This record gives sequence, structure tokens and C-alpha cells, in this order.
Amino acid sequence: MTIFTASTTAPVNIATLKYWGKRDKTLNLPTNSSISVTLAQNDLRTLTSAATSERFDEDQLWLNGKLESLESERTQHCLQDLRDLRAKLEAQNPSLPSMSKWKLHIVSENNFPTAAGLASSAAGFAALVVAISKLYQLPESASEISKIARKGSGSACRSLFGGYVAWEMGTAADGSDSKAVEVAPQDHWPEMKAAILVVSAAKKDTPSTSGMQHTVGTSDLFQERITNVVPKRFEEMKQAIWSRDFAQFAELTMRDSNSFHATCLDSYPPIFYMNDTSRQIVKLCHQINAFFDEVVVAYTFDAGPNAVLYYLQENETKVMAFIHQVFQQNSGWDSKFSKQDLEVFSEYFTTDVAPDMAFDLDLDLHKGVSRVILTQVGPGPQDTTECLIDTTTGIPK
Ligand SMILES: Nc1ncnc2c1ncn2[C@@H]1O[C@H](COP(=O)(O)OP(=O)(O)OP(=O)(O)O)[C@@H](O)[C@H]1O
Ligand SMILES: C[C@@](O)(CCOP(=O)(O)OP(=O)(O)O)CC(=O)O
Repeated sequence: MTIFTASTTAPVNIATLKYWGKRDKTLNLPTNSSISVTLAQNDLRTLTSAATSERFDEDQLWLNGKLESLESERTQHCLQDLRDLRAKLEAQNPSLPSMSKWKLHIVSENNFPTAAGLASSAAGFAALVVAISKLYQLPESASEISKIARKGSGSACRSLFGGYVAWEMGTAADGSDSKAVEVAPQDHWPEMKAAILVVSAAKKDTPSTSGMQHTVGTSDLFQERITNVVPKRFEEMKQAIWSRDFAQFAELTMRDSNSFHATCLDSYPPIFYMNDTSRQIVKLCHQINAFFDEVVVAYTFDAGPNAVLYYLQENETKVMAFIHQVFQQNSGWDSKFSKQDLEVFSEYFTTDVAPDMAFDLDLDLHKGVSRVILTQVGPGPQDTTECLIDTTTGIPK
């Protein structure tokens, strides 16, 4: 039997202006536009292979080696949209194989923990949709394909691009203008680094979807956020990216994380995503910025306690002098920095920071953190020759 296959990788993205709230739950239409930074894929990526054949009996997904259901309404929406686009192509060119009528086998691997607040659903749905659109040889642009990924998981639409990405909320009831667009490519501002402090790799307790529905339905502050705060911030953040103004970008990022978590706290009953460790990390970042009398680091938190810190390469020694000092006992340093690099951070702390420091560092803070992931801004989905499917049997290798 002939088995057609296609594979892709897709990145994680971490929002600097948060998507929180849906105006349409089925189509995943948001109540506000959002902005994110796409992260490099050597540290966090999904690899997905899709196959189709006249002989396959059912649609199947293997995720990290285990069969997973494809039955969720969201996944079904994605598959249906992709098949509809393929059917259009086949109608225009009857010599094409009738893939739109055949079943799909999808095999996917995340190189990082799934469902742990590290945006696995974003990378996962982006990879799924891109792999199938490649298999179907769809001519649609990345923005068009992002609308399909959006139906899988809202934030997934932003993983269709590298660099700095906006999800324009749109106004159409059918979602036809709610799509991801590039704000700036990776090479516009390649110096952006990210340090993820994994506070808890456990599955979170309030899933994003139900959390945002609860906030939309019960928080008064939420109305203020979507009406007055975010629209202005959306324009300001794009400007900060275009002009590579880190101080402005960082302040907007921190304020927006705080604003989003404030609406969670203002929900009734409240939702708590950040924990004591998260709050101590917020405090530490403000202490670092105050110490240097310059904004050198920004924090942001998604629907969980993990912290993502953004900083520029040029300020790495300043930021890492503190972060390494506090979190050096956590794993993750050796894969990115040499022994000499780490010594530079320690020495800078001892000679340039400690003598002038007017506050005490909480050296127990590392106990609330399980590991550190050191990464940076990265590209969008990448073609790959790696295929997770055996092309003679159609099942995982
Ligand atoms: N590679 C993948 N392919 C297809 N679906 C995936 C993949 N990875 C994750 N998912 C889907 O996403 C779900 C996890 O999403 P969830 O929102 O709970 O966690 P998360 O994305 O890691 O966290 P967060 O959205 O808070 O950052 C999985 O249960 C699975 O359904
Ligand atoms: C806090 C966030 O990370 C929320 C992400 O929510 P999801 O995209 O996971 O939600 P669904 O659309 O219901 O799948 C903010 C963001 O990424 O913008």
C-alpha cells in the first residue's frame, strides 16, 4: 500500500501580552489580542509526523509513545478544516490522490513535559496542523493555517511563526479574521534570551479553558482589562519590539502578567496559579532591576507557577549573577554554560553585586524550583527529514 507522510517540528511560545478569555468557546475566539515570543526548539519542541493511506481504518494519534484520543471536539475541528481544504484542492485537480477521504495516523513527541504549564498544547497543535497541511500540500499561508491551529488551542496559533508574534483577535463571528501574524522575525531582535524556572512540573489544577471561562463570568476587573488595558498595551508592545526597547518591552510584559493574574484573583471563587515561590521570583526580579537602576529582566507567568524570565544577551552577566547565585543548585545550567561562564557569574556577584547589595537574597528559593531551562527567541515550524512513522506499516517506528 502507498503511505504518504510529512513531518515538522513546532515551537513553544510564551506570551508577553496574555490571551485570557474567550468570546466564542467552540471557535476559540479571544476577548483580546495577544503577543508572544517564540522559543528556540533545541530546548522545547514538538516533532510530529502525519501519514495517510487508503488502507488506514481509523484516525489515530500516538503522543509520546502512547495512543491518545483524537475525539475531542477541538481536534476534530482541526482535522475537519484541513480535510475541507484538501478536498477543495482535489476538486480543482482530480489527478490528486483522494487524501481528504482517507484516515490519518499522527505520531508526535514533545522533548519536554506535557501538560505542565510549559505550553505543550501550543507546540502540539501547531505541529499537528502544520504536519497535516504539508501532507495535504495545502497552499494556504501560515496566517491562514494559524486559524486552524487556533481551534485546537488558542495559543497554538502563535506557534506558526518564529520571533515576535501577535494574535489579532479579529471581530468576525466566524473567526475568519482571528489569526496570528508576525510582529518581527527572530533576526530583528535575536538577543532576546529566556530563562524558565520550572516551579512545578506537575499537572496544573485549573485548566486554561475552564479558568478563563470562570474569569470571564465572574471578574469585574476583567472588563477593565479587555476594554481599556490590553488594546493600548497591544500597540505599545508592538512598538517596543519594533524599536528594540527592552525597558519598555519588559515593563509591559511584567505589568501584563500581573494584570492577568489579578483577574484570576478577582474571579469568584478566585483562581491561584502563582505560588509563594512564583511571588518571590517576582520580588527578586524587581530587586535586580532596582539594584542596576535599569530594567534588565522581565518575568511572566502563564496558567501555572512556572516563571519565564526575559533578558537581553548584553545583560546576561548582570541577570545571571543573581539568578545563578540563587538557583545554582537546580539542574539545567551545565547544558548551556561552560564552567568558566558560571565562574564569571559567581565572580561578578561576589565583586560587583554583594558589596553594594542592600537586601538579603532568599537562598532557599531554589527549593521551590525543580529545574532551569535556558533558552532564547527562535524560529517557527521547521521542515525535518526525521519521520516518526514506519512508511511500510504506517505505525510508529
Ligand atoms: N505533541 C502534541 N500533539 C498533540 N496534542 C498535544 C501535544 N502535546 C500536547 N498536546 C495536547 O495538549 C494537552 C496539554 O495541554 P494543557 O493546556 O493542559 O498543558 P500545557 O499546554 O502544557 O500548559 P499551558 O497551556 O498552561 O502552557 C495534552 O493533554 C494534549 O491533549
Ligand atoms: C495563560 C496563557 O498561557 C493561556 C493560554 O491558554 P490556552 O491557549 O492553553 O487555552 P485554550 O485556547 O483554551 O487551549 C496565556 C497565553 O498563552 O496567551
